[in-house]
Amino acid sequence: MSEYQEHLARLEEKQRAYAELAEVKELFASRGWFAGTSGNLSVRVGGFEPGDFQFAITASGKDKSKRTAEDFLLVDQNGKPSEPTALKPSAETLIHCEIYRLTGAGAIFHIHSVYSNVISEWFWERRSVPVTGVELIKGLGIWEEEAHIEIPIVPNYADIPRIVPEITDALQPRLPGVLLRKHGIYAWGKDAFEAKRHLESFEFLFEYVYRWELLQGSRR
Ligand SMILES: CSCCC(=O)C(=O)COP(=O)(O)O
Ligand SMILES: [Zn+2]
Repeated sequence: MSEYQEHLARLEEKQRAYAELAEVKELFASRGWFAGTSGNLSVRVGGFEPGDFQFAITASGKDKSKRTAEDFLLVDQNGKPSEPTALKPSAETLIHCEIYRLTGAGAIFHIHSVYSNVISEWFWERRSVPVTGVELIKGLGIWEEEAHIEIPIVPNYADIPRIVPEITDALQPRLPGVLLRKHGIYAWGKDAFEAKRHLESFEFLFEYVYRWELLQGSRR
């Protein structure tokens, strides 16, 4: 492949990643999952060798319900912009870097929802949200009969680099997500389709657990 052809291929891949992110961003915004500029999304671009990839990520602090020409940028595996830009990558880019490093995911989506926030606090002392036998556990790729999962919860700090080692310690190989206490959910997958399915499944399970806990409480 000539240098020019390589340049065109890279450009095409970047455009594909931006288009995928734009579609998911619009859909999640329509569900109210990006309140107050919260949330961030990324998709891996390029080489799948460890240490040889970039990812497209949402720019920090944007109104994610709006589509503009400045919504995304490319960063390297250390979270630094890989092209000249005035845009700042998400304040939580280092969390994406760590999840890519640990899991080899192709896409990572993060939202703030009321259910994920409330549930993370309700189960904080346990450091995980237990769920058993709910059909949508299959949406996470776990197909056992009466499967039991414990969705990990990590502490939330204003200093993002402090959160990173908490995620390193808490990640479970078979569970494509982690909850940040009173903050939101990170979910990932091999591509944008799978990351979206995982995020939606987690969100369903949080709502289920929230409602179930309320019902149980009203019985006592
Ligand atoms: C206003 S929400 C606080 C920051 C946050 O948690 C978030 O998800 C959005 O930050 P970003 O820099 O990605 O816009
Ligand atoms: Zn956040």
